[in-house]
Amino acid sequence: MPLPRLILTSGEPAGIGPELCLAAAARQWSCDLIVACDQALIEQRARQVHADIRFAPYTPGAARQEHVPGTMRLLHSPLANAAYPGRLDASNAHYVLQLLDAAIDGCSRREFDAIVTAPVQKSVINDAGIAFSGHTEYLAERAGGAHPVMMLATKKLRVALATTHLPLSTVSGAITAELLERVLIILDHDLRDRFALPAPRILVCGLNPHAGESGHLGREEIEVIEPVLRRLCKSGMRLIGPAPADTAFTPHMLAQADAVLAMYHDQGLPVIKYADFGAAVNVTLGLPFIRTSVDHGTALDLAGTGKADPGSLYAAIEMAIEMAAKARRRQRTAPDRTLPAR
Ligand SMILES: NC(=O)c1ccc[n+]([C@@H]2O[C@H](COP(=O)([O-])OP(=O)(O)OC[C@H]3O[C@@H](n4cnc5c(N)ncnc54)[C@H](O)[C@@H]3O)[C@@H](O)[C@H]2O)c1
Ligand SMILES: N[C@H](C(=O)O)[C@H](O)COP(=O)(O)O
Repeated sequence: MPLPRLILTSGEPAGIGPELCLAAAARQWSCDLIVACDQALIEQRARQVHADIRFAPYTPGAARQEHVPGTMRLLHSPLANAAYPGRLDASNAHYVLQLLDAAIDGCSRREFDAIVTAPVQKSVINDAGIAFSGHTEYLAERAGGAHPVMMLATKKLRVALATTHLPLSTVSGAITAELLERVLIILDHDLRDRFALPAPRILVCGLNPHAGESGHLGREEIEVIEPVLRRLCKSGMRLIGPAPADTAFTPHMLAQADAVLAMYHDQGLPVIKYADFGAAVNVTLGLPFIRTSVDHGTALDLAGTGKADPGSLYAAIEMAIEMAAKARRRQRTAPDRTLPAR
């Protein structure tokens, strides 16, 4: 079976992404690992953090080769301006998207089997006048309008989100029956398909305190969530809820579920980040390609120090390799979903 080839985007040039890529390059991986970054930037960061890495240019079409620890196959993408650790510069925002575009285009050509992303600074991309709320939404849009589902996963816990990067004031209006049904169908499908769970059990949180307290603390549970769960359970899905979110993550409740669906970002993610920050993987479900990422941000305060913990990036690479290998095995029997042309 051909070796999986991953593209690792190095993210915000002023953040910890480039040095995490260097840490990853130092290790053994059973894949062909290509890093997308500006060459001068990664060489300069290597000097700063004393990383002894040999760089080799990667050109599209090159033969696959197993990653050699201590080397980096580099897909050079030029910065607009020199970047310095901890110093954001909006003129480099297009560069960050350029890295993602190269990764997506490579997936659509089947040159790469998976994308792994180092963190980006969403605010500086917006400061450059580009509407951008996250990789999740950007990748979905570039994948022809796929509906993305964000899930953070550790070995013990999987937390998916019904809504992603939305202001809290808009969350209630966004949770419609149509949205919830779509998210649950994608989550159920990808837990089977990508996580080898033949009959996944999904614990669905309510939106309001105490799941609405029988309608006295909000009616979204009664009017939207419960009818969707009833309908999908009848079609064979194994759904529990809506559960009060404050106790959904207790051991007794988690023992009944393979994944939890939280209604919004800060209902679900603080739990998994509290439990296992630095070891969780952010995986985007519902895309026609594999994408995993870290569970943390750009950590501008640590950039250039070499002190950032690479654990989440390692876990993201491992998960991408497993998923890519599985997808390759499946492709031998059925064609995978394809990306629309750009
Ligand atoms: N995958 C992504 O692209 C991603 C994920 C989360 C946040 N972000 C973005 O990152 C930016 C900064 O976000 P933030 O400040 O809320 O979160 P952050 O994760 O960058 O930092 C929060 C705290 O955690 C520490 N930290 C983060 N990563 C670490 C690591 N690998 N090792 C050790 N300590 C680490 C930081 O030093 C800081 O003290 C924002 O623009 C946010 O949107 C991007
Ligand atoms: N919501 C993610 C987190 O808090 O870890 C993070 O912002 C990354 O999102 P994208 O993968 O969409 O950039």
